Formats: sequence, structure tokens, C-alpha cells
Amino acid sequence: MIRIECQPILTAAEMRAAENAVIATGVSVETLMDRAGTAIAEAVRRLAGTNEVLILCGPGNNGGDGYVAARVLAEMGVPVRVAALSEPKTDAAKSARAGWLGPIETLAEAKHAPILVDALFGSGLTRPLDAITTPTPNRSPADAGAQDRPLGERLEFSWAPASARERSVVECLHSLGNAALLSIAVDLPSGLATDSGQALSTPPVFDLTLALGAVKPAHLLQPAARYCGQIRLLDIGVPTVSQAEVLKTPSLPTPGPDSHKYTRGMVAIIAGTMSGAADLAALAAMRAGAGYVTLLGDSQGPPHALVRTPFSDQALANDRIGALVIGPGLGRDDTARARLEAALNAGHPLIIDGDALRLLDPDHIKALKVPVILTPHAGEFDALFGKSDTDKITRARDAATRANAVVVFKGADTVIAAPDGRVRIAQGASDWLSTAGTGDVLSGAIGAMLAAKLDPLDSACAGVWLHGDAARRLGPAFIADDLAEALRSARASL
Ligand SMILES: NC(=O)C1=CN([C@@H]2O[C@H](COP(=O)(O)OP(=O)(O)OC[C@H]3O[C@@H](n4cnc5c(N)ncnc54)[C@H](O)[C@@H]3O)[C@@H](O)[C@H]2O)[C@@H](O)CC1
Ligand SMILES: Nc1ncnc2c1ncn2[C@@H]1O[C@H](COP(=O)(O)OP(=O)(O)O)[C@@H](O)[C@H]1O
Ligand SMILES: [K+]
Repeated sequence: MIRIECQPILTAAEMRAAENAVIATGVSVETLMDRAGTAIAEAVRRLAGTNEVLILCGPGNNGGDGYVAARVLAEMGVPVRVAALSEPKTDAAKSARAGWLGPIETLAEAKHAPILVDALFGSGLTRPLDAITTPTPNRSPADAGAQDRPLGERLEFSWAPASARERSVVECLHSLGNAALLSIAVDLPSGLATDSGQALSTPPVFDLTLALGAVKPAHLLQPAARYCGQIRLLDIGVPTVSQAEVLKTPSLPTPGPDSHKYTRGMVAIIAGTMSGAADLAALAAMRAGAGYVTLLGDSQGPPHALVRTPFSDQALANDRIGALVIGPGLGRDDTARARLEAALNAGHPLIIDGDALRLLDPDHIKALKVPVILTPHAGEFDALFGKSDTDKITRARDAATRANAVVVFKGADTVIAAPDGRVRIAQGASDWLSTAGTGDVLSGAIGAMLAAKLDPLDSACAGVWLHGDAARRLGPAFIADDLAEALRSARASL
């Protein structure tokens, strides 16, 4: 089981293409399925201890993985039962099922077990689960005494139309999941759309999801990600590359004997009508490691290390400024517009956030001659780039190209895109980030990275990583001020 940080993220089609490339070298689908099922079995055995395992198998290759895992677990001596939704439909899944010599229960009548393994649907799901008319065998395993049969004795049933007592797949999954001590999803919890991260049906929340061969968008994008629990990758010997990767721990420069405040990087923050937001961005830039932070505009109070200067074109003309943050608490009045115009013309690398995003359009941003990082939340993104039903990765990537800027599309599933098509997706940090001012903190943290001369994509990634790590450290009910302070601990952990 491999941690997913830094791993490539593949869509369902990209994963199929990667598998097909391996198959073209002479490796059969059955071999890949065997590798997947064996890796699942090994992971499950480590977690299950002596507890009984129930594996739910669907009609496709996800179900095939389940049958292989069941066979391998049984060979290892782990108590394991199988419940199926229907007969397998693919050749590989049929052959995997043939390798399982134990009984097969119907999903609708499956008895719960302490360890639940969901191999109903994976990356092939295209419709909601509720639309499935679950066929049930015309002779139930209970009637046939299937539970009492020894391993090795085959039960053959023909599949008949649904009976009146049949329950929906979603209902079965929820009740089996609730009754389990540990629930594990194979590749994805059944019900999720691999590429968009939409929940076609609502699965239960799993404890662990074992991604097969590669991380998929649904492991990280909301709402799907909330159902996955911990995510670990299983290697099935399929080489993968992608322009999209899971956000990694940054490697950041630390001061040396020759460092001084300006070599560490100078960040300027432009204040506006709500100066608290700019204060938060400034504090964040300082705690993220900037050597010199100046706030241009009106604000008061600690920290004393923050250099407060009235806004002026002259203050803005300081050529030591390595990153200029504009937007947090800026307002949208005439003064805000004038400050924004001055900021865009100042020639410094820019982080554009909050209100400033509402005062601009993509063409205007594209025309800028300096590196630009945009940090919109969903509302600001829609206002700037238009609403769309397309998935968040595509939207972020298209926006980055359109504005020729790095786009940090924020949320519980922050997607960072560069104009060249590279994408990084953050693993969910803390839902307690849903509090006022945390976005201001992010813009300041990114400012510190850009001023330290990281390239714009790396700056955005490092800022998002520090922000998420700081939030995780704080636990519940923190406020944005705490978050800015905690960036120091996040940096110290590197
Ligand atoms: N292709 C390969 O080489 C490998 C695939 N693997 C597994 O295969 C999975 C993908 O397999 P599949 O493409 O067969 O897809 P799934 O097993 O995810 O199941 C989808 C199958 O059910 C049908 N289907 C889709 N939505 C449905 C619905 N709502 N109701 C009823 N039927 C529906 C589809 O036609 C498809 O055949 C991966 O998630 C992974 O677990 C692994 O075994 C590794 C090797
Ligand atoms: N569950 C969540 N809900 C809301 N924000 C979240 C969540 N998880 C992470 N975040 C992060 O919290 C920050 C919120 O920023 P933003 O919406 O701009 O707030 P504000 O404008 O009050 O500063 C973003 O960095 C976002 O990615
Ligand atoms: K599954």
C-alpha cells in the first residue's frame, strides 16, 4: 500500500489506455486482474486479522478483482465470503469468478461481516446504482444451504428477475457498511463517477479505498472524495504518467549565513476597505517565511515587524518587492479600482485574490506581462470564468490557459493549474478551514513563496500545502489568525 502524495492522477480513459499499453506487450487482462486481486488480498489480510471478510462482487472487472481477492484470501486461510450483484459479464471477471470455489450469496440477502470489501463497481460506472434492477438467483444460497458448503464445492445458479423483497444496491451497501468494523473499497467506492467526482449514487463512507494502478480524480474531487476515507495506491505493474498529480510536500529554501531580509523575499500586501483581511495575508506571509512584509494602506496593531506604509505609487515602485498580493479586503469602490490598476502596472509578480478577482476579466489578466497567480473560490471562479458543469480539473486547466496564469481553484478539493496544462490536486486538509479569512491567509502564504523566487506553480503548491498542513495541526474551531500563526509549525515540519 503506497501513500498517494505526488502520484499521477489518471482519468478512467487514461487508466484504460495505460492498461492497454501493458496488455499490448503480451500481459493478459487476467494477469492484471490477478495482480490487482492479490494486492487487495494482501492489504485486506493485514487489516482484517482473524475477522471474517465479506467481498461484494459486481458484473465488471471491479467484481473480477473481488473474486481474485476472495480466492487469494481463502488460500491464505482468512475466513471470506462472497456476495454477487449478478453473474460476471467480462471474460476476465468470468475467469476470476471460476477461480472462486466457495459459495456465492446474493447481494440482497448477504449477511454482514466485520470486514466489508466493495468490489461492485469501479472506474466503469456510468449510471446511478439505483437504476440497476438487481437480479437475484432463482434459488437463494440460504435455500440451497450454500453457507454450509465447504470451500471447493461449486454452486451454480441461473439468474432470475428481481423479486419483490429485493433491496436496492445502495441500501445493501449502506447496511453492510454500517454493520462492518472496517469497510474497504476496491479502486473506488461504488457509485462514484471516476472523472468528475460526482456521486452518481450515494455510497456509505468507507474507511479505506485501495486505488488500483493509479489515483483517479474521484479520489480527490468533491463530493466523491468524502466517501473514500484513507486512500492508498496498489501497484499492479502498469506504468502511469500524467500532467495531473497529487500535491506533494514542498521542498523550500531555508536561510543561510549569507541571507538577509531581502534575499528571503519581500512581499507587499495592498489593503482596502476591510484592512483585517490584508492584515491576515501579511501575517501569513511573515509566518510562511518571508523576510520582509509591507502593508500598503491603512491598518493598525501588531505585529510590529509588519512595515505599514500609506498606499502610494511610490511605495509600490519599490523594486525589491518580489510578490504583490492584491484582493483580500480590497473592496470594489473607486479606490479599490485605482489601487488594482496601480498594482497591475507596477511590474511585480502578482497574487490576485478576493475582490480583485471581481474587478477583472480573463483577457485583462492574460495581457499582463508579469507572473500571475489567481486564487478564486467557487463563487469568484464562476464570476471570472463563467459557470459550467464540467469537472473541476478541466475548468481549472482551461481557466489557467485562458488567463495565462496559475489558477488555484479553492475549496475542500483545491485544484491548482498552470497554463501549460500541469495540474496539482490537494488532499482534503480540514473542513474547519470553512471560516472567514482563511483564503486571505492562503494568499499571503503563496506571496511568501513567490517572493522567495519559487516558480508560480511551485509557489501556489507550496502555499496550499503549508495552509493545509497548518489547518490539520490546529484541529477544530480555529480562526484565520490561528491559521496564519500555525504556518510557522507547518514550515518547521519540512
Ligand atoms: N481493465 C483492466 O485491465 C483492469 C481493470 N481492473 C478493474 O476493473 C475496473 C473497471 O472495470 P470495468 O470497466 O469492467 O467496470 P466496473 O467493474 O467498474 O463495472 C462497470 C461495468 O458495469 C456496467 N455498468 C456501468 N454502470 C452500470 C450500472 N449503473 N448498472 C449496471 N451496470 C453498469 C458497465 O457496462 C461495465 O461493464 C477497475 O475499477 C478495476 O477495479 C483491474 O482488474 C486491473 C486490470
Ligand atoms: N471544507 C472546506 N470548506 C471551505 N473552505 C475550505 C474547505 N477545505 C479547505 N478550504 C480552504 O479554505 C480557504 C477558504 O478561502 P475563502 O473561501 O477565500 O475564504 P475567505 O474569503 O473568508 O478568506 C480556501 O483556501 C479553501 O481551499
Ligand atoms: K468498488
